[in-house]
Amino acid sequence: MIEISHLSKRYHATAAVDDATFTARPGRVTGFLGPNGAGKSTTLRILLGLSAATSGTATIDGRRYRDLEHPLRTVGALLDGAGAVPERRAVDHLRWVAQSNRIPRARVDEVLELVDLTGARRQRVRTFSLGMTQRLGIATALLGDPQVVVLDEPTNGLDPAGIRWIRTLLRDFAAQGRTVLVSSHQMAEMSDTVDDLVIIDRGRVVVRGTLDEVVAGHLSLEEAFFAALATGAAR
Ligand SMILES: Nc1ncnc2c1ncn2[C@@H]1O[C@H](COP(=O)(O)OP(=O)(O)OP(=O)(O)O)[C@@H](O)[C@H]1O
Repeated sequence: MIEISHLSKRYHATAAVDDATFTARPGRVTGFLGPNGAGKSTTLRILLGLSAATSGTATIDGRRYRDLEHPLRTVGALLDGAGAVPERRAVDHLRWVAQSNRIPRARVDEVLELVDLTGARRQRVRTFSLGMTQRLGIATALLGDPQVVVLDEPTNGLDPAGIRWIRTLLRDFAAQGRTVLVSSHQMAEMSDTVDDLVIIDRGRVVVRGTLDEVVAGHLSLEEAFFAALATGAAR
């Protein structure tokens, strides 16, 4: 379970995140939606211990990231790309991450299979397509078999087959009882993927609820999204 409570982050005059409160629950895919610059990445970076909050808390199973005993076994994250050295072979990248986190080497082959990269395991990361790079990033996130998965815009730049693959993967994780938090600004793919939604705009959470609750009274998620932004802006 992910809990964000009264979280704020200021960069000088900018309130990147402003008193945000929401949860992402086990067994559900929670979509974290908002326009460019809304504060999605900032929130996720604080959750993952990469940035400090100005105030409020962001916890995973009740603990801050930096207090987790085995971070990679608790939460798997995909932020910008795979985070791998371009000259490295995919399998070596995964082995290195596994070793530095005391994860058994056999798990590397499992995650390669899971993301359909077994055939490309000896390829250098710099030769990977965008879709393959995303898959490698997801494989890295899954090395520790975490119960909580956080992905920042995983479908950016992917073709329809790649988007569909990620959607199926996220649904499978939720079906296994994992907590999945995924950010995006693409409405159509979100409406096919998520159970719950949090919409953020200019740092403030403007809507949260189940997909049905959020869409109720609107023609589509996109309509609901723009209505939420307009209501939030009027406050
Ligand atoms: N390191 C930083 N220094 C100053 N301002 C920042 C910094 N990081 C983010 N911001 C500002 O905070 C706000 C929120 O940015 P953030 O990247 O969290 O948005 P986002 O919702 O992830 O956007 P996008 O969808 O474009 O990735 C923006 O106004 C951004 O310019």
